[in-house]
Amino acid sequence: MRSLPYLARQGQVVWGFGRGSKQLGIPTANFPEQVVDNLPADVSTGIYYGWASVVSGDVHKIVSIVWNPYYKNMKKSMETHIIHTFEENSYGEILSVAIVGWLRPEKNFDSLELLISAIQGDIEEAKKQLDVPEYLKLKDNFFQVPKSKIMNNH
Ligand SMILES: Cc1cc2nc3c(=O)[nH]c(=O)nc-3n(C[C@H](O)[C@H](O)[C@H](O)COP(=O)(O)O)c2cc1C
Ligand SMILES: Nc1ncnc2c1ncn2[C@@H]1O[C@H](COP(=O)(O)OP(=O)(O)O)[C@@H](O)[C@H]1O
Ligand SMILES: [Mg+2]
Repeated sequence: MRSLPYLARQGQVVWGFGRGSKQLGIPTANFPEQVVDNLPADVSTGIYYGWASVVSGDVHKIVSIVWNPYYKNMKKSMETHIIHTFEENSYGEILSVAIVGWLRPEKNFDSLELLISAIQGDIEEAKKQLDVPEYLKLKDNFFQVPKSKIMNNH
């Protein structure tokens, strides 16, 4: 995917079906339609990993799913699980997500247990992939180092 890494900025966290935390024990911050509509065309459905920051808070590793949640619905949606434990919900807050790499296509699972273990596998894989120097540098480029400093380093 030529457009990766892609930084999806200014996504205000919206309410989804409320299943992420209740049924799976894995909450996902759901993005509003405008953010999903602005995704580059070559970001197809599937599971991705990357970095995210809520407002100007700390930067965390993430796994994201881009998918078509309804049968025959061509519209994409995007949800992000932040690999961090938060004290409070972030509904209404601005979440910036840098999508860095692709993990797998989305699949149908025969049970909730199989889905949960697949997502846990995604989380472990994302943690590992993001530890390479190239991706650690992206984290700084997107979220932490002032633009002027990045320019001076080049
Ligand atoms: C990293 C990740 C991968 C996922 N992969 C799949 C998948 O392959 N198939 C699937 O049916 N659901 C998958 N899910 C679960 C759902 O897309 C979604 O998170 C869940 O239904 C919660 O939705 P909600 O935010 O509307 O409550 C995945 C979720 C995450 C966080
Ligand atoms: N680690 C986390 N990653 C993503 N969202 C989190 C996390 N911890 C708490 N949350 C909160 O949980 C909400 C999502 O929970 P979820 O059960 O998926 O509900 P919904 O279906 O409304 O998206 C997010 O909007 C956010 O406010
Ligand atoms: Mg959610």
